[in-house]
Amino acid sequence: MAPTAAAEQQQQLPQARKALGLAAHDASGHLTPIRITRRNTGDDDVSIKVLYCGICHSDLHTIKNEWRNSIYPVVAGHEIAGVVTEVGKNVARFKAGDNVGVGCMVNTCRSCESCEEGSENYCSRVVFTYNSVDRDGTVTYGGYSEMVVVSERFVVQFPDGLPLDRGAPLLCAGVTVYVPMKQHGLSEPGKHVGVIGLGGLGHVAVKFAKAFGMKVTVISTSPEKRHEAVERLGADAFVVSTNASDMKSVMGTMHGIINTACASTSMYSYFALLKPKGKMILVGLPEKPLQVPAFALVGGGKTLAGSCMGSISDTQEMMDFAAKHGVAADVELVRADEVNTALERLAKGDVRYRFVIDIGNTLKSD
Ligand SMILES: NC(=O)C1=CN([C@@H]2O[C@H](COP(=O)(O)OP(=O)(O)OC[C@H]3O[C@@H](n4cnc5c(N)ncnc54)[C@H](OP(=O)(O)O)[C@@H]3O)[C@@H](O)[C@H]2O)C=CC1
Ligand SMILES: O=C/C=C/c1ccc(O)c(O)c1
Ligand SMILES: [Zn+2]
Ligand SMILES: [Zn+2]
Repeated sequence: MAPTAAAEQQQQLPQARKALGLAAHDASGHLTPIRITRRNTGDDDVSIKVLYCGICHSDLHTIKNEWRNSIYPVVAGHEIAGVVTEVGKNVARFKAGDNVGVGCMVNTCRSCESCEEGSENYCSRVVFTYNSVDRDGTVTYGGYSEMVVVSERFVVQFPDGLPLDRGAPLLCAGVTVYVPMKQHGLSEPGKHVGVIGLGGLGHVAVKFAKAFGMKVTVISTSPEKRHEAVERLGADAFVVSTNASDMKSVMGTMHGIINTACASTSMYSYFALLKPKGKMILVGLPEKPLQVPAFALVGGGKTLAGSCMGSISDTQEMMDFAAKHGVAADVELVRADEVNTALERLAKGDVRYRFVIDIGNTLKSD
């Protein structure tokens, strides 16, 4: 079935219920309340009352159509923490009352090589939590809404001890930085990792790196973040990317860099920070292409790699690790009616370090 318009989609779900959400209707970046339709709880489904939802920069890219793929109305949100209200008859892992999380994806083909090997985040038919066409032809709506209905296999348990508001951002930001650090040998004690961009992803990368026992240097465009990066987040060093002497002081010292920048920059000076054979892992998804001079990469035998989200088992592993090691996001909790101000502030880089919408207490119809 082809993607359907919102009104048509609502008529096509015979077993469905209404839920309140917050939607972008165009690229202005402004959200307004919307009534959306959620399917009834299927045999393999978990219905979840959303309590908290983080605001990822990908939400903003999509709300503003910066990736040129937005399907309006967009109900964003893929850092969803909530409580189970109902489960289908085949669901074994969850029951009503469980605290659970949903991240960036809600469906896959379940049969391709990536799905078979447990890398379903790289399924070519992955269905993202919002702004995606699901296998039944409906467009997905995310966690800026009262409730979600998700197939059991895309739901993770919220471990005891991890607060739901500060844990919600881990469901995207957390797993997105945790996985490449593990995969590329950047989780070994004593190694030196750089983190470009001290935002939602970046500040969690610093926390995971410290939990792994690594040396961490933040590479930032914002000198005013220096104090808190070192004193509160535990970074070992902080350099300003536009300050030549700062950059020179850490040149050739890093085994790897996790690049979380949400906007495009010249990569030349960043590659100089890597040791020979060092790895630059891109997770940021700027609207505009990156500039990568060949000499910056080839000379030192350096690697440029990308990484996208994480699998569901990666996500559960990361949540359990976070609970065990006391890793959680630093959040600014906002009311649903403050979401537009939060989006404006995120666009300016004015957030310490993740906005989380208090959906459970504040998303109400007038
Ligand atoms: N690969 C994946 O699976 C995922 C990708 N993403 C993408 O990662 C990116 C970051 O997301 P998120 O952390 O939520 O965003 P934030 O806005 O919270 O943080 C991004 C940070 O990038 C830095 N930055 C901003 N502009 C520039 C610039 N011109 N040059 C260098 N650095 C810059 C800033 O840090 P500072 O002030 O320290 O310079 C800013 O805080 C987004 O593009 C998002 O879409 C997000 C989740 C998953
Ligand atoms: O915030 C997470 C977004 C991940 C993402 C990765 C790739 C892609 O094409 C997207 O639309 C989103
Ligand atoms: Zn995200
Ligand atoms: Zn697949």
